[in-house]
Amino acid sequence: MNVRSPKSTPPSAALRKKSTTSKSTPKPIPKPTPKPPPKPNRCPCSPGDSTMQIVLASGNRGKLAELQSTLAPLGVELIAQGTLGVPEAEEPHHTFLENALAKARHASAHSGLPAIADDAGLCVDAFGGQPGVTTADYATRFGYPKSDANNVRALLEQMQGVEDRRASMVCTLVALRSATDPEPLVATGRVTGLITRTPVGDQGFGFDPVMFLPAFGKTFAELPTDVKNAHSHRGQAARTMLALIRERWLPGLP
Ligand SMILES: O=P(O)(O)OP(=O)(O)OP(=O)(O)OC[C@H]1O[C@@H](n2cnc3c(O)ncnc32)[C@H](O)[C@@H]1O
Ligand SMILES: [Mg+2]
Repeated sequence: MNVRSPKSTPPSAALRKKSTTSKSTPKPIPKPTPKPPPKPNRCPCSPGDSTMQIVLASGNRGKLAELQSTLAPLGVELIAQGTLGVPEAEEPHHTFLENALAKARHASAHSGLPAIADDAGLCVDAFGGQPGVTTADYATRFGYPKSDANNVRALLEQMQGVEDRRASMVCTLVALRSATDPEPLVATGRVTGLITRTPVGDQGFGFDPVMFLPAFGKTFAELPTDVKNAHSHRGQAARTMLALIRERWLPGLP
């Protein structure tokens, strides 16, 4: 292409040449294409996307089912971390809050999405609140492989002869917009019951078959999921979290 330097072609000459060309071959002026209206942005965490995605920082299917059900009214897409290839996080801390924060950060860092994590556990009065944050590995302390059934078996063995059967299930939820979010949303729930002497019921997961709720005269494992959710530690925390997310992350939406 022959490009003339500005020095050799004065601006006036260039303009004249251009106007001559346009007279001989008139070109239609293209109409500007109207831009589509911007999609409503439901969350500052996912600009331009109308459905907010949140990674659920848990590998526990029972928790996922309960949280997905209770948080459904948010209208966000909750994606289990496993489906995004996020590996399990370390849970090295002494409190549910710190472990939930660690899990949420880990999932958000790996996925690039906002995250919700759940750290839960059983706190037995006669054991000074143990096993607490180590509940998931309880069975392994006594030489059993890690599983829900072995956790229940170990607990019942350790509580043989213990008359004070009071215990609480606790749940701490943490939500982060990003791995470095300086303002995590935190919600907790707690329910108190009595540890049975044998497992009863086949619903739920974890310690549900031995968590007896005097108000119902049943264990959690005898209650349908919606009834458990309406009264459980996780259900309480999830409803509080739902309100927090609406207020802080989705302001102005119904
Ligand atoms: O850490 P993630 O991946 O979320 O899954 P996890 O099963 O390891 O969960 P936690 O670390 O919070 O450990 C909680 C333990 O308490 C049990 N648990 C949690 N919620 C429960 C519930 O609603 N009913 C009965 N047991 C529960 C659960 O089975 C675990 O053994
Ligand atoms: Mg865990």
